[in-house]
Amino acid sequence: MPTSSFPAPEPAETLTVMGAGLVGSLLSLFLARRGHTVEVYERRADMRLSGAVEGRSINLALSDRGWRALEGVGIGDEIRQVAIPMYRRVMHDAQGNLSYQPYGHDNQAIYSVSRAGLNRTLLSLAEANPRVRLQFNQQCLGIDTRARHMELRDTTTGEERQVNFRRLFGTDGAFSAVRSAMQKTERYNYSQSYLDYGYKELNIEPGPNGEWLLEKNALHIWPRGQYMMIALPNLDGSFNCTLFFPYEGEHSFAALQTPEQVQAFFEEVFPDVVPLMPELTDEYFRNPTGSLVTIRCFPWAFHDDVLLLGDASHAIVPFYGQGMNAGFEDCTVLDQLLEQFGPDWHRIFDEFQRRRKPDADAIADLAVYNFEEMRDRVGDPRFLLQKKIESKIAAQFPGHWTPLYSQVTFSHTPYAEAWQSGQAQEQIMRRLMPHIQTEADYDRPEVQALVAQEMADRP
Ligand SMILES: Cc1cc2nc3c(=O)[nH]c(=O)nc-3n(C[C@H](O)[C@H](O)[C@H](O)COP(=O)(O)OP(=O)(O)OC[C@H]3O[C@@H](n4cnc5c(N)ncnc54)[C@H](O)[C@@H]3O)c2cc1C
Ligand SMILES: NC(=O)C1=CN([C@@H]2O[C@H](COP(=O)(O)OP(=O)(O)OC[C@H]3O[C@@H](n4cnc5c(N)ncnc54)[C@H](OP(=O)(O)O)[C@@H]3O)[C@@H](O)[C@H]2O)C=CC1
Ligand SMILES: Nc1ccccc1C(=O)C[C@H](N)C(=O)O
Repeated sequence: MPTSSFPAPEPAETLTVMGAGLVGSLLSLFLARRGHTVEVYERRADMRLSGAVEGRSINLALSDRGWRALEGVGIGDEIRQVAIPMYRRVMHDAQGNLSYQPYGHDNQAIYSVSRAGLNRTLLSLAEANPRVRLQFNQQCLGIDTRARHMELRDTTTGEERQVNFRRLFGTDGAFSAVRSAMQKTERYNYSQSYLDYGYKELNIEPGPNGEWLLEKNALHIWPRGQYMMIALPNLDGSFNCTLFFPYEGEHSFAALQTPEQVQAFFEEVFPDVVPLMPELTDEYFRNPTGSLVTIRCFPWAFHDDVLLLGDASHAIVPFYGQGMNAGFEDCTVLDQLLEQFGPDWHRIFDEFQRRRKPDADAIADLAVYNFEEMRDRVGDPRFLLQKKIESKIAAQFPGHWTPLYSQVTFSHTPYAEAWQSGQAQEQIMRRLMPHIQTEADYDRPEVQALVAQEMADRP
């Protein structure tokens, strides 16, 4: 339900949001809808103006948690118009053969959306709200948590100034300046862990009439054991590909130093896609190699003065397609707490971090787990058989078995709960699968007896 119908809180305050990325711009809308005045500062230029620099990762997978938050500010339908449903994984092997794995039931999909398009829409909606004031080209250099002021630098003039805040929301992403200041507070826990992999974005061109040259409504995967490439569709018929590749080693960024080496390598390991990438070697050397990091920290709140949300508090590797979705879910949860405890900010901040931290840790682990699944296991026919058997179990025991992927992607079950139940289900699958060689085996009486036994033993 849109929150606009809720009464304004007593008393309405002036709140500060640092970072107008995906989470910050959405958060400002939630806060304004509760009657607060919101001052938003963003380091980059206004991305809606032509010539503004855009970040990496051109499109993103949006799923149920993200949709719920967008619906919370009334823009679910608008975004649906420009979102492409992806109903299944399509795996491409090294000979160009395809195999398939549906994400869920027939009508369940994850949606490919343009990162910049979504961010622009959220910014325009925020700007249209008289309670929100957006200020671009404003880089946070640091904050004084005790004195409650921040140092801002105008990136167009280089001018620096000090600005006071009463309550600050840090939504300035994985390399957050607000979090850096929190790290200097007493007994602050922080860890960052980089993968030995980086990522490189590449493009598949549209066909001559703007048609999609690979199946449109799917997420494409080229699983190659230790590395992989993926592709998500865009509205103009193109796909954005991301190569996830080791930094060092036999097959690695370090090993591919010349256009000839890149061309030869792609022709050998991704032969079906090379003809669709006429700019391959140019893009490979022009586009940056991004690093992949998991960041954990706690607390996320400093008294009732500062709160971190989104990647600033929980940056995760992208392999589940859940980073933005988790950040959007942060907004939904905060909004629920505002409804429940407003205007007791101390309680709101504290409940928020206590509720969200276990879920942020779980999705961080799940994201690493899904990398192995995508780069390796999806290429194994036994894995695909296991997934089919699992959906048969789910259909036979509705309400008693939901595949882990569905819990994460198509439900609002807290991530920590989903991860726990997913691990328990995986143990059962490991016991069942040695008895199953084909899909038809599932109906054999002895297999059905084992399944019944396992289900009876479940708590
Ligand atoms: C390759 C890749 C693919 C991904 N795919 C998906 C996906 O499919 N689905 C999904 O859900 N998630 C995905 N993610 C994760 C997703 O991009 C992030 O979780 C999401 O962008 C987090 O939003 P945020 O608003 O917290 O941070 P950001 O989007 O980074 O926004 C932070 C904002 O703060 C601004 N800022 C930074 N520092 C300062 C400063 N000092 N002062 C002022 N402003 C500042 C930045 O300019 C930016 O606008 C992917 C990530 C990567 C790297
Ligand atoms: N979890 C992950 O592995 C990753 C997550 N992300 C997230 O994706 C979102 C969008 O990314 P995008 O717009 O492409 O942002 P970028 O990757 O372009 O990063 C934005 C800024 O962050 C700083 N930065 C980037 N990489 C590093 C690094 N390894 N160490 C320190 N600072 C770094 C740089 O600031 P400066 O110019 O000051 O050096 C950069 O300009 C963000 O939420 C980010 O949080 C992005 C990359 C990886
Ligand atoms: N968006 C992504 C970006 C990078 C890596 C994976 C994704 C995914 O969405 C994967 C998808 N959830 C899958 O499990 O097939």
